[in-house]
Amino acid sequence: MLRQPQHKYPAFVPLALPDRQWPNQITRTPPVWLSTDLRDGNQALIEPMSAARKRQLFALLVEIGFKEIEVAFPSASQTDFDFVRQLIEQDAVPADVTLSVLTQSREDLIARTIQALHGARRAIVHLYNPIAPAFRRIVFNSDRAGVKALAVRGAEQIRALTARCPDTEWVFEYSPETFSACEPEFALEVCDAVSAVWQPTPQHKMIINLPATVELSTPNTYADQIEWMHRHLARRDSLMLSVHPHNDRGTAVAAAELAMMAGAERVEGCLFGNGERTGNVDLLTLAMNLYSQGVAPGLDFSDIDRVRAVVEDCTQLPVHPRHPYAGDLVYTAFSGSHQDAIKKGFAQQHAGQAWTVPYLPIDPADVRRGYDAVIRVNSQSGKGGVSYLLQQAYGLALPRRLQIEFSRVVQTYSDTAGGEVDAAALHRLFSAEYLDIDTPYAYASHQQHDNDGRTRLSVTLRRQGEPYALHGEGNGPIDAFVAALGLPLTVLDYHEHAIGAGADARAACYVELRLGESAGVFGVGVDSHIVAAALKAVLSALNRQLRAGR
Ligand SMILES: CC(=O)SCCNC(=O)CCNC(=O)[C@H](O)C(C)(C)COP(=O)(O)OP(=O)(O)OC[C@H]1O[C@@H](n2cnc3c(N)ncnc32)[C@H](O)[C@@H]1OP(=O)(O)O
Ligand SMILES: CC(C)C(=O)C(=O)O
Ligand SMILES: [Mg+2]
Repeated sequence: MLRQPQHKYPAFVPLALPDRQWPNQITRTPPVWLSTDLRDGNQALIEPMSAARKRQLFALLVEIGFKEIEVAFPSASQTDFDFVRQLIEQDAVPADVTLSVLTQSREDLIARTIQALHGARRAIVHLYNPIAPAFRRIVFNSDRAGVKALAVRGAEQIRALTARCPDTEWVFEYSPETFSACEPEFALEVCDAVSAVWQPTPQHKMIINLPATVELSTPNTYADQIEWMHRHLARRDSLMLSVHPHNDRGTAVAAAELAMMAGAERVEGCLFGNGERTGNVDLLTLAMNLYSQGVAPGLDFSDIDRVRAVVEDCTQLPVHPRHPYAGDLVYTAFSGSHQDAIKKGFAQQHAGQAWTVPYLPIDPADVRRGYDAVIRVNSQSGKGGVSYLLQQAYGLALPRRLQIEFSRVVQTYSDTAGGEVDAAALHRLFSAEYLDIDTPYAYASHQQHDNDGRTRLSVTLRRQGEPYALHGEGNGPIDAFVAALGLPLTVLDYHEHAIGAGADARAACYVELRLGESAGVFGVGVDSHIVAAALKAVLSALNRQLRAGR
C-alpha cells in the first residue's frame, strides 16, 4: 500500500481545557508591545543589519511608540554588542523606552550580556533555554531536571551579576523556548523555578514570555495553553505574562489575539512579521486590528508608507502588495461590484460618523493613503469604478445610463489592451467617444433670445469646415435647437452640472437622444457657457447616432 508522506507528521495533541474562559473575553486595551525587530527580526535576515541600519530602525520604533525594544543578542557578535554600547553611551534611549537584550543560559554569554548593558538606566535581561521534549533529547541530550537546572543557573547568575550594578533598574524576562511544543506542567515547573530565583513582586514584576517558537497548532490551542499557564503560574500578580508567537502556520496574528483574550498582557513581535522562518507575529497588523475595533493601540502607524519604506530599507525585504493595512494594493478595488459598493459608501459617509464604507475596514486617510488609489480600473471593473475615477479626477458626474454606456466602451478597450486603465486613459477614451466627436457637425457659436417663455435660437455650426446657420424656436434652448435641426430627434434624458468653481468653472451637459426609432445614445458637452455645453451635447449625441449609420 502507498504510504502517504503525511504519516510523517503526528497531529498536535491539545491540552484539555474544557472550562476555558478566553472565548468570552473581549480585548479592550492594547498589550504592552515589545519590538524584536532588531533581534529576532535581525537574526533571520540574509544580511543582518549594520549598526547604521539598526540605528535607523531603532529611531523608527521609538517614533512609532514602542516602549520596550529588544535591540540585540549582545553576545552574538561585536556588531550587536557595540550597538547596545552605542545606544547607552550616546544617551540615545528616550527616558520612557526600555532596552531589552537576549541571552542563552550560558555563563560566558550572560556575563558578556550584562557587560553590554553597563550604565543603562533601565534594561530587560531576557534569558531563554529550550525545554520541549525533542530539544531536551536532541539538542541537549538531557532530561527535565537538566534543562530546568540550566534555566535556574542562568537566572541565578543574572541575579548575582545585576546585583553588582544597582544604578540600573533591572527587569528580568524568562522564555521557556519551544513552549508551544512542551508539556504544560513542565513549562509551568520551569517558569516557577525561575521566578523563585528572581523573586518578583507586584511592584517589581518579571516577565514570563511563552513563545510559540514554532507555531504547531491552531490559534485556539495556543490560547488554551496560555490560559492554563495564566491560571497556574506561581506569583501571578508579580508576573507580566507575555507571548511571542511565530507564524509557521500563517496564524500568528490570530494566535496573539486569542492569547490576549486568554490572559497575555504583553506581545513580542516584528513589523510586517519579520523574524525566523515565516516570521514573528506582525505587530503592525495586530495594532491596526485593534485600531479597527475602536481600541487605541498606542502605536502610531498613521504614516504607514514611511514605516514600510524604512523597514524595507533596513531589512532589504519587500512588503507584499497585499500585506494587511500597508500593502500597495490593500485600499484598491479593481472589481466592479466592490467599486460600486465603495463608491456608494463614500457618498453616504459623513464626517463624524462611524466608518461604514463597504470593503474598506479602515479609512485609508487614517494611514495617509489617498482615495485616488482606492478604485482602479481593469477588465474586471464595472461602471461604478469607471465613473468614480472620471468624477474624482475630472469632475465629470456621469448620469447612470451614460455610466452603463461608457463602461461598455471601457470594457471593449480593456479587453483588447489588457492591464489597467488609469484616469488619464479613461478621460482620453471618454473624450474620443463623446467630447471630441465633431463630425459631421461642430458647434461654432449661438445667439439666444428669450421672450414670454419661448426661446429663439440662432446657431452657427460647421459642417466639413463650412459654416452652416440654423434657426429654431422652442420652450428652451435644447428644444429650440432640436427644432432648428429639423430632424426626428427625441431628447430622452438631460443632466448638467458645474465643473469647478469661480472664473474657471465650466458646465458639463449630458443629453440622451433618439434619432427616429433608434435606441437612445448619449452626447456630452463641456463649455464655460452652459447653453453652449448643452448644444455641444446634442451635437455629440447626433454625431454618434449618424456615425453609427442611423
Ligand atoms: C528561538 C530563538 O530565536 S533563540 C535565539 C537564537 N539566536 C541566535 O542564535 C543568534 C545569536 N547566536 C549566536 O551568535 C551564536 O549561536 C552564539 C554566539 C550565541 C553561540 O555560538 P556557539 O557558542 O558557537 O554555539 P552554538 O550557536 O553552536 O550553540 C549551540 C550550543 O549552545 C547550546 N544552547 C543552545 N541554546 C541554549 C540556551 N538557550 N541556553 C544554553 N545553551 C544553549 C546548545 O545545546 C549547544 O551546546 P553544545 O555545543 O554543548 O552542543
Ligand atoms: C528567544 C525566544 C523568545 C524566541 O525567539 C522564540 O522562542 O521564538
Ligand atoms: Mg522567536
